[in-house]
Amino acid sequence: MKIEELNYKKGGKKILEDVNLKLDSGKIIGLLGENGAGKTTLMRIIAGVNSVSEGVITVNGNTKKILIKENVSLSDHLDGFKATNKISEIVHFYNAVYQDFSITKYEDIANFLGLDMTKKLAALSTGTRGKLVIALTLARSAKLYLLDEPLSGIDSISRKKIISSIIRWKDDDSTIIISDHYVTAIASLLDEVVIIKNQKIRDLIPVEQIQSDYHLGIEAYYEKVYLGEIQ
Ligand SMILES: Nc1ncnc2c1ncn2[C@@H]1O[C@H](COP(=O)(O)OP(=O)(O)OP(=O)(O)O)[C@@H](O)[C@H]1O
Repeated sequence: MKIEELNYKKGGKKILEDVNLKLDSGKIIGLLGENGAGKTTLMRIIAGVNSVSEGVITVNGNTKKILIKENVSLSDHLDGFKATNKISEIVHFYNAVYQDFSITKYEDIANFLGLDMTKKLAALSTGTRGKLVIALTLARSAKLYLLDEPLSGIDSISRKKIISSIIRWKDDDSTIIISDHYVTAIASLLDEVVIIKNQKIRDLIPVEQIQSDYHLGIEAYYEKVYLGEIQ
C-alpha cells in the first residue's frame, strides 16, 4: 500500500497534509492519533470511500478506485442496516456484494467469537456487534484490512477474543491497519506504528525500533511523541 502526496480537505478545513506512506505486505500496523487526528478519514481514503483531489493511493499495484475496493476490506459499523435485520441477512448481503467473501470463513470466525446467526442487529450488545463487524471484515479475502477502532466500547475478555481472531485469521501476505485508542490492548499485535499528529504522518516506525532505540512500550512512545518529548 502506498500513499503519495496526499492532501485532504473537508468543508474548507485541512484534515491531512503532505501524506506519503509506504507499507510492506504481511505487516500489522497500528494507526495512532488523538481524537479527530484523521485516522478514520485516512482509512476511508485508502479504501476508496472518500475521494481525493490531491494524491495517489496504490493498493496491490492498483490505483483505480474500483480495483482498490476489491483489494481492501474496511470494517463497516453496519449503520446502513436496519435494526430488524438478522445477522444471517447481513451475512448474505456481504456474500452477495463481495466476491471474496467466504461464508465458511465467516462461520469459523463467528463460531470462535460465539455469534448467533438468528439474532437481530437491535438485540446485539456493543461487544457482540463489534465481534460481528470483525467476523464480516475478516471473512473477506483481501490484501489489505482496515480495522477502525475494533475494540471501542468492548470489555477486556471480548477484546482478547477479537485480538485472537485477528491473529488467527490473518493471511501471511495480507496487511492489516488497525486504529484504536486502547494502544496497550493492540500492542501485542503490532509490527509497526504510524502516528498522525497535526494533520501529518509524524512517524512510521517498527515496534522493535521503539524498543531498541527508545526503550519504551508503544503507548509511552506514542504519548511522548504527542507531548513533543520525542521530536
Ligand atoms: N464529514 C465531515 N465534514 C467535515 N469535517 C469532517 C467530516 N468528517 C470528519 N471531519 C473532520 O475531520 C477530522 C478528522 O476526523 P476523523 O474522524 O478522521 O478522526 P479520527 O482520528 O478518526 O478521530 P477519533 O479518534 O475521534 O475517531 C476531524 O477534525 C473531523 O471533525
